[in-house]
Amino acid sequence: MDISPILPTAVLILIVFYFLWRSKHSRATVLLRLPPGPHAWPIVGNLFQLGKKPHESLHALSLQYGPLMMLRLGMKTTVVASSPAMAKEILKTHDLALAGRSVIETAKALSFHKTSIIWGECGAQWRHLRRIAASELFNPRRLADLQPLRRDQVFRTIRLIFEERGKAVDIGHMAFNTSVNLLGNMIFSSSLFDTHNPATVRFIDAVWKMMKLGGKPNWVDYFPFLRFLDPQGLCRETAKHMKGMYDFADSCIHDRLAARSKNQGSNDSEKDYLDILLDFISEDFTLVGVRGYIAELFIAGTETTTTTIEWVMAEFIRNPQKMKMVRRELDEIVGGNRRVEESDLDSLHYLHAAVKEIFRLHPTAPLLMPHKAESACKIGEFVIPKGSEVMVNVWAMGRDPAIWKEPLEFIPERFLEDENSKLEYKGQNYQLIPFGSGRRMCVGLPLASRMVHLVVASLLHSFEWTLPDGMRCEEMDMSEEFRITLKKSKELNAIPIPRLPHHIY
Ligand code: HEM
Repeated sequence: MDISPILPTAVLILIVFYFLWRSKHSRATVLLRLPPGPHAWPIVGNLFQLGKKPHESLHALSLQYGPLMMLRLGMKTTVVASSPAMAKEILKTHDLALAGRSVIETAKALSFHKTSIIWGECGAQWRHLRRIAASELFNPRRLADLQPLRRDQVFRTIRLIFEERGKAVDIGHMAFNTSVNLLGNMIFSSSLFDTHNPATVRFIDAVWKMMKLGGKPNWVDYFPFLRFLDPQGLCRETAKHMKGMYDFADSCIHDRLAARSKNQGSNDSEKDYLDILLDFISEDFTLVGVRGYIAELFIAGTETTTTTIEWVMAEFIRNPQKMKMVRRELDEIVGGNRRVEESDLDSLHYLHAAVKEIFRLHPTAPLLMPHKAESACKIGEFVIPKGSEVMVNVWAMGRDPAIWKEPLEFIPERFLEDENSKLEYKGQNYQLIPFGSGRRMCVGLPLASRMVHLVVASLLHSFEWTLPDGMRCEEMDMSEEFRITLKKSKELNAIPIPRLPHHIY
């Protein structure tokens, strides 16, 4: 048999197959292109490039590597988005794939993560817990029912400040106490949340210490094999304070259950959050779930609102012209003979613009909460690998000169003019997403927004604020500290001078 034509044909077929395979393979490689990023060092990867202010370092890196970049932080692969377009890809287009969470080690203290909304996987339990928050705790009707309670607590703060008038107030600390009291009273009602009770004081102290611990970078998160050593002791410390919170919650739950077994129960509009949560008790949502839920509300809701209030006050004190504007509005709408009520808030347009400006300039969670890719997905030409941590640098977006004029200045007016007047922070406008967007968006937004506006309006309406020791406003230190939230690194102390008739206080 003459084989000579077979051999060349076979070789030809092999060559064709090879090129077909190669073209398919190289297409796959193109498909699998990872986002660009800085060179990662062995073992530590890019950890040391994060520095003390990761939001700033990541912003600087994004100017070099683009709005979607990848880093290696110890053993973690992290993808960072730094533009509204990329934020939209992550939080809307690929919302489902990227809505996971990689649980940090301190959140595992006393199994907190197992009953948590923040750390929960996007499964049935997480949906159930979120639904309780959205439809029972933070719905407009419930928030309206609890409005007198918030008013009393805010007014209590104003009275305390009035009694100490002339002395410098640590605004951050005062805002923290106010936020804890507001939440504490909505959850437990004032009968249980008594700040003269040593147990309540211990509880508040535990919340405060948890917040301080939460912001510390933990080596175990980057090198999970160190878990059993807990080299910085952060997990042990967190567990100690978490236990303090749980003990308090447990005793409140116990007392309430006892009271409920005697009474017929309160009518719906009189219920506090504890009552509502107890109404949901089931096989899947036990008393352990309720106490975890309570701890979570404090963890998620106090430091965030506190930080925002402190920044709004700091920017107003530093900008007397803007302070005049907001005062003019308060005097017009509220006047000088009564306190601010929540019903006034809708008419305080300048104040709303100022709070938006703070969310832009000093977002409380500059990188949101890290998400996790539950499955791989493709953004543009890049692939986000399954299991990566995904962050959105909202701080960088808020200071991008391509989006905002004079981005480093505090100019509330920008939200009253032109196109920007339509911008909201409720997750639709990706250049302003301090609460995130999509299925993982902050579930406490309706309450947070009321708390921040009410507290700030009351502080500005009730007092003039001057700086201690003759400090001039331009000398104020406005630097930031990256903790669990983006705090003002130097606390804001200011002296209150009453501006209303004294009988109003
Ligand atoms: C100014 C105040 C607040 C800000 C700026 C804020 C911001 C945020 C952000 C950025 C997230 C993560 C979004 C994401 O992962 O993409 C979040 C989640 C969350 N926030 Fe807030 N928050 C505030 C107040 C509150 C309050 C008052 C509560 C409740 C009392 C609350 C409860 C939660 C919860 C439960 C989550 C987890 C949602 C989930 O993972 O499904 N937040 N918040």
